[in-house]
Formats: sequence, structure tokens, C-alpha cells
Amino acid sequence: MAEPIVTLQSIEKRYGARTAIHDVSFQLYPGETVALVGMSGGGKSTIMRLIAGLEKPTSGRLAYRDPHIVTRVMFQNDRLLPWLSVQDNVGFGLRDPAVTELLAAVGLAEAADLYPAQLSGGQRQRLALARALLAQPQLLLLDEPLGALDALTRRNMQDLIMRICAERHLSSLLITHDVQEAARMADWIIVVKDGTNVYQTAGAKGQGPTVVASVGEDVLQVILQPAVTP
Ligand SMILES: Nc1ncnc2c1ncn2[C@@H]1O[C@H](COP(=O)(O)OP(=O)(O)OP(=O)(O)O)[C@@H](O)[C@H]1O
Repeated sequence: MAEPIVTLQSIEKRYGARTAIHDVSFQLYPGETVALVGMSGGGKSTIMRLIAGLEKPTSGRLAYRDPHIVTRVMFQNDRLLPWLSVQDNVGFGLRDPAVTELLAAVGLAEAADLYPAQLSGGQRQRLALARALLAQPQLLLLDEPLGALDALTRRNMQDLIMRICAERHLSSLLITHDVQEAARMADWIIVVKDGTNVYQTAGAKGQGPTVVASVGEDVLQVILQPAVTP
């Protein structure tokens, strides 16, 4: 089996007297998508910030297969720069074939000279995705990036992210409040509760319209319904 690209072992993060997370242990493998689900305040964003290297754990072991790993984060707020065109939001003035190729990959080739204010919510998130991909990250961190989109646009974005991750053999860590989204996009779903990972289940990546997921107290079930109901 391939070596994990990120390993978390008994991770704890305290802010002063407050323990945000404790006993968090899991691994992320190359090309896999792991979703973190759970109640607000459970510790999902803290886990993501630690993996992104934005903060250091108080204790425990956080190890990367490649110490020079490139990670990129996509947030719900797309953080686009309104005074830059679509292509400059990706390349910051760089006129590189990679920028053109990325815009084509996310379906924004025709919109290269528009400005963020001229884009729909879905287009803005596609642009944020292209920008995240320019640095050729090995790990994409998705912090509830699709939360503000309508259902159809959201589903199309899920498909786009899954396709791009598969094509580039990218690993991703997804925070979502939508259990069905987690089930649809992830190989593994981790339930985070009271600052620790309490349960892990297999997802059903790519099994779009047929996934049904439900969360019990701590337990999450992913059920694949038959594509055609007799
Ligand atoms: N910088 C900080 N200082 C103090 N406490 C913090 C800090 N960041 C997070 N916490 C605390 O850590 C706990 C976990 O927060 P975190 O944001 O990781 O949860 P979450 O599961 O991502 O929540 P949500 O779904 O609402 O985004 C919370 O109790 C929060 O108040």
C-alpha cells in the first residue's frame, strides 16, 4: 500500500486553557479524498489549519511524506481580487500556458478577461479552484467551498473537483456540513465530535445520484441505493 502523504497521530491543539482538538489520528493517502463532517465547533477547521501548516500542534505527530509538500486551501469565501481579471486572479499577471490551460479545465476559457463581479457564484468558485491549482499542489484543502452555491451548481462543482482530483491524482481533505456531499465526494468520511475523530466510514466517491447518507449520534452510514427503483 502507498505511503500516506499526511499522517496525524494523537494530535492535540490548545489555545490557552481551551482544548480545540485532542487525540486526532488519521492518514491521508495519495489520490484519496477524505471528508470531515460533524457539528459546528467540533474541531474540523482546526485540523485543516494544522495540516495546511498555518498553525502548529500543541502535541502529537503531524508528518508529511514529502517535507516540501505543496498544499492549497479553497474557502467558502472565494477570496478573489476584484480589481484583477479572471486570468490575473489565477496567474497574477503571468501570461503562461498553464493559466490558459487551467481556465479551460474549469470551463472559464471564454471568461479570461472578465472581472470577478461579472461572474456567477459557481464561476467564482471555479476560478478559485483554478487559482488553487496553479501551484500544482499535492493536497487540496477544501473548507466548505461549495456551501453558498445552489443545489445544481453545487453538484456540478462536486463533479468538477472530483474529475480534476482524479486526473491529477490529487489528494483532498474536504470539510462539509452536507453529509451527502461527503458521501458523494469522499473515499473516507471522518466524523469529528468534541475535538476528536470519533468514527470513520467508507464513502462512495463518484456514486452521485444514488448515495444516501445519514448521521446518527456518532455513527454515519452511507447507503448506495439502486440506480433504478423498480
Ligand atoms: N484561535 C482560536 N482561539 C481559541 N479557540 C479556538 C480558536 N480556534 C478554534 N477555537 C476553538 O476550537 C474549537 C474547534 O473549532 P473549529 O473552528 O475547529 O470547529 P469546526 O468544527 O471547524 O466548526 P465550524 O463547523 O463551525 O467551522 C471551538 O471550540 C473553537 O471555539
